[in-house]
Amino acid sequence: MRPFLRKTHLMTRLFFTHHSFSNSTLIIPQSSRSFQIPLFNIPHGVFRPNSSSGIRWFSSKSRVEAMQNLEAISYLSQREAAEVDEILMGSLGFSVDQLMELAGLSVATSVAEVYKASEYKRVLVICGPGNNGGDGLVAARHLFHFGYKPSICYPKRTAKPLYTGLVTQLESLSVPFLTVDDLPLDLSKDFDIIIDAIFGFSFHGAPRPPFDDLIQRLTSLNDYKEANQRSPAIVSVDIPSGWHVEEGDISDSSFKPDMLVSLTAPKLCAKKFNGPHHFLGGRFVPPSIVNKYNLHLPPYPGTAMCVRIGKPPQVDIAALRENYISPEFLEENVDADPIRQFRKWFDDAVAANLREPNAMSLSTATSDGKPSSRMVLLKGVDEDGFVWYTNYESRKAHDLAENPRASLLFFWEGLNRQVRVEGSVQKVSEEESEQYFHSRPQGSQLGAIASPQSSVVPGRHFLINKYKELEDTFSNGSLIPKPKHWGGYRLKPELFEFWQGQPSRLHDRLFSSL
Ligand SMILES: NC(=O)C1=CN([C@@H]2O[C@H](COP(=O)(O)OP(=O)(O)OC[C@H]3O[C@@H](n4cnc5c(N)ncnc54)[C@H](OP(=O)(O)O)[C@@H]3O)[C@@H](O)[C@H]2O)[C@@H](O)CC1
Ligand SMILES: Cc1cc2nc3c(=O)[nH]c(=O)nc-3n(C[C@H](O)[C@H](O)[C@H](O)COP(=O)(O)O)c2cc1C
Ligand SMILES: Cc1ncc(COP(=O)(O)O)c(C=O)c1O
Ligand SMILES: [K+]
Repeated sequence: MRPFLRKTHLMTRLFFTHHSFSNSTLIIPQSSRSFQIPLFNIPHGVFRPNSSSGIRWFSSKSRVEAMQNLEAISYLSQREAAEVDEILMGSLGFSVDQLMELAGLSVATSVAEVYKASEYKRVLVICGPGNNGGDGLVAARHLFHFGYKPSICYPKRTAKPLYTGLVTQLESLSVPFLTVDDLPLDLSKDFDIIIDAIFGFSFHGAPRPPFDDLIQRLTSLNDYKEANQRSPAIVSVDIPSGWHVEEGDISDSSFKPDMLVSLTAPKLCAKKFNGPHHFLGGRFVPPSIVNKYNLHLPPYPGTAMCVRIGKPPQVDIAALRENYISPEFLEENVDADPIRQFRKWFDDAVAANLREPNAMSLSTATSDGKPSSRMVLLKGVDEDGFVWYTNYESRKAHDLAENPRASLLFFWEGLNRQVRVEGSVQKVSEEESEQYFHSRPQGSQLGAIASPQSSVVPGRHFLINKYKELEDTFSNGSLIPKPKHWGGYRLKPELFEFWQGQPSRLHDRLFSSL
């Protein structure tokens, strides 16, 4: 296998003249050593200058960090967990209600990240007598509002107002409460998810009735898993109930949850958890606790209430699929003017708060038909066509010079929608490019100058150094000139296809050729 080369955004003559990857004696006019960089990151476009610290990653940094920090997690002993509890609710001024609300919300959001309500609707929450059970009651309420259909089994109720209030809230939502006797002995058919909120970190000894029986019913579900038969996913809150809080499933005879949601920080037994989904919740740990217990915890991404920890799940790629459920999209619903129809769907994508709704795949081809695709950002659309900006010496630009036709593809995943647009392409006027170039953030303007798009460069330092030089040059606020080789393209559409996903792959596809 060849080593990775670092390309940027401009295709050099070298590349264009087909001294390409297919040629084993690739001649590159720089030291060959500098090309042995086993990297995948993209030199420009994913970072933005930051006035104080140079480069700031622009992509979802904390999620990436969280994925990379999997090794560094720390675990609490049973005593430490109880101490943290006391400190939070003592000197740090939290109430148990607050912590339980946040813990239960973390559990519900973790469940929703892995098990979609459309497929895993029927949830049984089994609640124990302590705070772990309380977390389960809170999670059930949030899951109801997320579109799940929870039922509760709460055989040993606590008479405190916090718990009676949680029960009343669920009853007001008509969430059914089932007794142990109401539950089938075989839990495999009636539920898609079972949330184990029986015991948390204060569990000790062997489970007493009626929880011993409930834990046994969960354990029986292992047989279905071993036989590869469908059975409910088991989600344990903080501790898999019946497991020793520090040693795990000592007798190796209890159930093995599919998902564990550790709260505050994982307890020692979580080291023995081998299931596919380990999440951390309880986004309330202040620095004083982190420092006192020397906690290494991954950052929560964005505003999330939970973060995946542990190994990434092993997925069966062939089994990954969505069943699209959308309103019908019929001939009578489509606007006769495809550009207006596009605008309508684009507005829907914006209203749905989708990330980068203007990101589109642009496919071009050489004159002898070699296709290539990449993402670009739509920067304008009207009767004249679809506009994007790029480097006129890039690979796509070379393709368009010899074959001025292209296809655009938008995929708005959150709306089950796809739009294809095909047509001929022209450069926009210099004035239009000038105007757009100067509307961009200063960093993007400098980036466009610094980055010889699509060419091979010696390393990231090459781009950073060029960028820094340019930053110095223009630090006095003078106008940054648009490079000659940077500008826009406009695709004049000839064909549109509007696609809306439907169940069983019977999608709606309406197309229009102009
Ligand atoms: N920062 C935090 O700390 C946060 C903590 N939070 C949550 O609190 C959980 C800890 O809650 P917790 O302390 O109330 O204990 P928990 O484990 O639910 O149950 C104790 C009950 O079980 C009983 N019991 C014990 N052993 C038993 C047995 N063998 N067989 C039968 N029963 C047995 C015991 O009865 P006892 O033995 O005392 O008679 C008592 O009634 C924690 O894991 C997390 O989920 C979050 O809400 C917010 C942030
Ligand atoms: C979401 C997204 C948006 C992008 N937008 C643009 C863009 O508007 N213009 C551009 O030149 N490159 C953009 N890029 C980078 C291109 O995908 C590509 O790496 C670059 O243009 C070089 O492509 P080429 O070598 O095929 O010409 C974007 C990348 C992503 C992931
Ligand atoms: C290389 C490159 N050029 C241009 C753009 C479009 O950026 P802007 O919105 O600043 O015009 C992007 C966006 O990702 C990009 O990666
Ligand atoms: K539990």
